[in-house]
Amino acid sequence: MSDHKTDHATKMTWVPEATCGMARAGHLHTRHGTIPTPTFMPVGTVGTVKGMTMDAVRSTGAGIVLGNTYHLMLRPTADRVQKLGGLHKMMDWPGPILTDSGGFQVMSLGALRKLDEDGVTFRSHIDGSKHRLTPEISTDIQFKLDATITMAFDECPALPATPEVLRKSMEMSMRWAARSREAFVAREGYGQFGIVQGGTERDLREYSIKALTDIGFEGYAIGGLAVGEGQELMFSTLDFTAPMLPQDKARYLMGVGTPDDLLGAVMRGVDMFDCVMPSRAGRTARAYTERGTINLRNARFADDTRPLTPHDDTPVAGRYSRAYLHHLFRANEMLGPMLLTWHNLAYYQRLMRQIRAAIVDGTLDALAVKLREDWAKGDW
Ligand SMILES: CCNc1nc2cc3[nH]c(NC)nc3cc2c(=O)[nH]1
Repeated sequence: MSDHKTDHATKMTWVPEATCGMARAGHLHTRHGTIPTPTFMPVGTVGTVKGMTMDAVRSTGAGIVLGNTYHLMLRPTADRVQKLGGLHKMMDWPGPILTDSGGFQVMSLGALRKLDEDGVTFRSHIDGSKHRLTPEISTDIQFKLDATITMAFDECPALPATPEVLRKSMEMSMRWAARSREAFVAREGYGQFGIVQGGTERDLREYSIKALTDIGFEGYAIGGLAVGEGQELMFSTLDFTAPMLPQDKARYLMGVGTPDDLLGAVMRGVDMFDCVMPSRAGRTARAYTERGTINLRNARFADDTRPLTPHDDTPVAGRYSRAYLHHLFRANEMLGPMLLTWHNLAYYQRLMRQIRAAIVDGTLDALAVKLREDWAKGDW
């Protein structure tokens, strides 16, 4: 095993196909298949996209899903997932899977945690048991999960934070990135992404990118954003961060976002996204449509015989009325959250396909105007 570091470099590659302004369309080639980018990754927190069978996820056009190390290490544990053949086999998803490295969720979920140079000690939010995550432990857990894309172990500082706090946190994350890379087992078609930190500070982001590209990763994530800074500051940070990343590697903006966030971030050079919004909204009766979002629990839908959207190519809109969905939620039937999660994920995938097609034919600016106009119009 000791020579795994000298193995031929992993052959996970991102290949550009077209650009339109700063936006890029390309393909991510992995051990578990090739996916078109820009791409939106449904979040499969504990080895399931909540309320969805993987056939339903596949039907939306999703190419890659995300799993959470923090949750899976607590339950069912990485060893059990490994015994079950890894996440692909366990959840019947042969396509690429990206797993996060756990740090972010520990900071936002785990009770009582102690952070030190070596890593973080925390108690499980499930049963209070004590656990430890370090760059090495996180990377090993993701290996056991058989993640196609392994994320470096980092710290995401809460905003607002002073430049000094951001610098110290980023520098520690860069030391952790080197340890994560050292612990990564290179395999054909597998990859590991470094995570750029530095808050909204240009000099810190530049330092972080240099540190990560000196180490060398198969892709680069932009961390430390979508933590309450607001869209304007997120976009202004992307304006100078994305162009400093390698042109020939995939760029992944973590935890983003609304349809408007996705559009704006793609136009600033981002290729990959993950966000709980469409699935979480689906569980709370909130539907995403071309005219913005609507809440199906609202009484105004009780007799609304129309479909969710006129585009009945989603698995739901073409079959069920708003009145039926309203009824399901009022009756607290499990089919309500299932259908609306399905619809929302299908809407996000269709949006990404529309954006990608516009990059390829050079009409992204016109599409952006049309999308924003429609989102602002409000429900039909
Ligand atoms: C892979 C784990 N590391 C890691 N995850 C993140 C997840 C996020 N999710 C959001 N908004 C919902 N911002 C994020 C930042 C990070 C970040 O800076 N690092």
